[in-house]
Amino acid sequence: MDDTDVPLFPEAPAVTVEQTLAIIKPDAIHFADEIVEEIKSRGFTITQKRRLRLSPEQATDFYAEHYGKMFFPSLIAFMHSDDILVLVLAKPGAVQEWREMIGPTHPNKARQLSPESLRARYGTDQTRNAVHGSDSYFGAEREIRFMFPGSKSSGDM
Ligand SMILES: Nc1ncnc2c1ncn2[C@@H]1O[C@H](COP(=O)(O)OP(=O)(O)OP(=O)(O)O)[C@@H](O)[C@H]1O
Repeated sequence: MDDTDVPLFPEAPAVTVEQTLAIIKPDAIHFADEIVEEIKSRGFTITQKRRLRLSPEQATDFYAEHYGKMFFPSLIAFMHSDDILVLVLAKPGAVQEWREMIGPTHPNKARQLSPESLRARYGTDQTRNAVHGSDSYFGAEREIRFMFPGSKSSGDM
């Protein structure tokens, strides 16, 4: 090892930028601008952004893990009912921090446990809950590739 191999800041921890997928759902699409501002104010970088209306087939594929559940037909109808805004958010710990920012699935529970969360403030009921967030690092990779085919994942960054 010669001098050129010595790291300049050997004590600095490795900070890994992580990506997660956020969706502003049809019931909150009219609040998209203010939600995006809040996301930026929390230090997330928005690396990709896309507004679209999901077809029933796309919504079915995206929520395939819930296929067969009682609420599945109303979930698909809801996700197809208007435009959604899809965002890739990047920062260290993005998956967990975005999940904390959106709050529990049911807005009533969110209003009890996490009144500042987005679902507490913008959600209506268990289906119309305003926002989505990937639930894991690998879930985020899958969902980002679904919404942005051909895009780079955190592992590629
Ligand atoms: N019991 C239910 N009744 C009605 N809709 C539901 C129910 N459970 C979940 N949903 C709908 O299906 C979506 C996916 O459910 P999931 O259990 O994955 O919740 P989540 O991970 O908090 O939400 P999301 O995946 O949208 O971030 C929920 O966000 C909600 O819109």
